[in-house]
Amino acid sequence: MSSRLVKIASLLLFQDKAMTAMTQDELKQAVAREAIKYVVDGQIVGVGTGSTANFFIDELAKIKHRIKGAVASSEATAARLRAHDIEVYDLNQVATMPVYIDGADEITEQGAMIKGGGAALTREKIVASVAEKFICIADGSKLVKVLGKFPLPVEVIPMAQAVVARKLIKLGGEPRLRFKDGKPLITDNGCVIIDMVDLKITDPVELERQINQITGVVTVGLFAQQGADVCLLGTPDGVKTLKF
Ligand SMILES: O=C(CO)[C@H](O)[C@H](O)COP(=O)(O)O
Repeated sequence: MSSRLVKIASLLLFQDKAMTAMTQDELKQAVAREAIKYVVDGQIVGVGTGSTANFFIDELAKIKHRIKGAVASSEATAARLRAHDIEVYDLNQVATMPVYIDGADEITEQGAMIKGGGAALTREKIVASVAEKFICIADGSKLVKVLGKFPLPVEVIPMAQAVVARKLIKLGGEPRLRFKDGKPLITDNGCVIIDMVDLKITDPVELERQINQITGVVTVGLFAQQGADVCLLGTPDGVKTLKF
C-alpha cells in the first residue's frame, strides 16, 4: 500500500474510533438526562461515581435549586458536586433518601450488577443501602446475560491482601491486585482492590454472600442481594427503562 493510502486508512480508523467513543458518551448523557425524572424535589439525592454519574451530576446542576442536596459515593463525586455548588451531605446526617443514581460495569436482565470499576464500590454500596431506590444508568454495552466478563472488584484491608487472594482462588477466577500509576491503587477508604478475572457468575447472590464472609474483605462489587430497582439503558433507539 502506498504511504498516502496508509495515511488515509489510519485517518479513517481514527475517525471511526472517535465516532464510537462519541456515541457511547451520547448514550451516557441521554440516560443521565432521563434520570433527572427520578430526582424528588426538596430531597437529598444519592450520587454514584464514574463517567455516567459525572454526566448525571452535570444534569443535576441544572436543577440544583429544586433539591436539598446530595450524598456522594466518592471524594471525586463530592468534588464535582461542590464545583457545581450542590451541597454535599455527610451520610451520617441522612436517615433516608428517595433515590441513589449510579452507573454499572455490568448489569443483568434481573438487575444484578458488577460495580467498582472506578474503585468506589464500598461507598457506593453504603449510600445505595440508605436509598429507597437504586436507579442504574448505563449505556447498552453494560447489559449482559451472565456477569463476570468485567473483572469483579473486591475491596480488601491491605494487610489481608494475600490471605484474601488465596481464598478467592478457591471460589474460581484469578485475583489480580489493581494498580494505578505503577503502584497499588489505594481507595478513598485506604484499602486495596483485588480484581477477579475469568469468572462466570451464574449465582450472583450466592457468590456475593461467600465473598462477604471472607475476613479481610471490606466489600465485593457484586450488587445482587440489593440490585438495581430500575435501569435506564441507553440504546441507539432511545433510552429503555427496565424495572426489576
Ligand atoms: O462502579 C463504578 C465506580 O466505582 C461505576 O459506576 C462503574 O465503573 C461504571 O462507570 P462508567 O459510568 O464510567 O462506565
